[in-house]
Amino acid sequence: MSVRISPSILAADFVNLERDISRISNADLVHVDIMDNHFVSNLTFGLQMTERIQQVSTVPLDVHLMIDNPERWAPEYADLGAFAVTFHAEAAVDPVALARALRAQGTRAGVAVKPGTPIGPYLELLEEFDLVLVMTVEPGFGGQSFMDETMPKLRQLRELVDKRGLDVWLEVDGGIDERTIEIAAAAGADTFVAGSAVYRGADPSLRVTELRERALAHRH
Ligand SMILES: O=C(CO)[C@H](O)[C@H](O)COP(=O)(O)O
Repeated sequence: MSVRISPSILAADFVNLERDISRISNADLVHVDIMDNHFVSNLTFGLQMTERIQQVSTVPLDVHLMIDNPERWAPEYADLGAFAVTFHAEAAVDPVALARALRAQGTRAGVAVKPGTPIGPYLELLEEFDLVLVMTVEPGFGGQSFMDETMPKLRQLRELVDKRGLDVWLEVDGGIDERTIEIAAAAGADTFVAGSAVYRGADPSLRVTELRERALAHRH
C-alpha cells in the first residue's frame, strides 16, 4: 500500500502562498481548506484563490470543502482542475449523487466525516467514493490535538476497503505529526494531511519526507 502526504496550506503564510507551496514540491498532494464561516466558524478563501493555487502548484490539489451547500460549489472546484474534491457528509443533501457528479467531471470524489459522525451509513456505499476523510479533530482550525477515538472508524474502513479490493483512499486530517501519523497509519490510513507539522519548521520539504517515512514504516 502506498502512502500520500498532503500538507495543509492552512498553516502556510497566506501572503506568501506560492513560495510556501513550492516548499512542499515533494509532497503527493497539497491540501486546500475551504471554510465558509458557517459550516465551520473559521473563514479561509474560495474559488478565486484556489484557481490561482491550481495555476502555480506543481502538486495536485486536494480540496477539502468545509462549507454548507457543497452541491453548489464542489463542481466548480472540480471544474478548475482540482485532483480531489472532498465535501462533508454532514453538509451534503445526497452525498452519493454529489460524488457521482464529481466523478463524471473526472475528479476524485471524497466524503469527509467529523469526529462525532458515524461511518456506518457509508460502509455499504464505499464504491461510490474515491476517498473517505476521517477528521481527527473538529474541523475549523489547525494546531489542534489528534483524537485517538476516531481510529476505530479507520480500522473499519480499512478492513472493508481491503476485503472488497477497492481503490478508496483513506485520509486523516488534524493533529497529524511524527507521532500520531504512526497511529493513523497502523489503523489503516494511507493519505495524511498535516499543516502545523509541515510548516512549523524551517524546512517543510524535509518534514514531508520524514512524515512519509514514518507512515511507510507503520502502514497497515
Ligand atoms: O482541516 C483542517 C482543520 O479543519 C486542517 O487541514 C487541519 O487541521 C490541519 O492542521 P494541523 O495539521 O495543524 O492540525
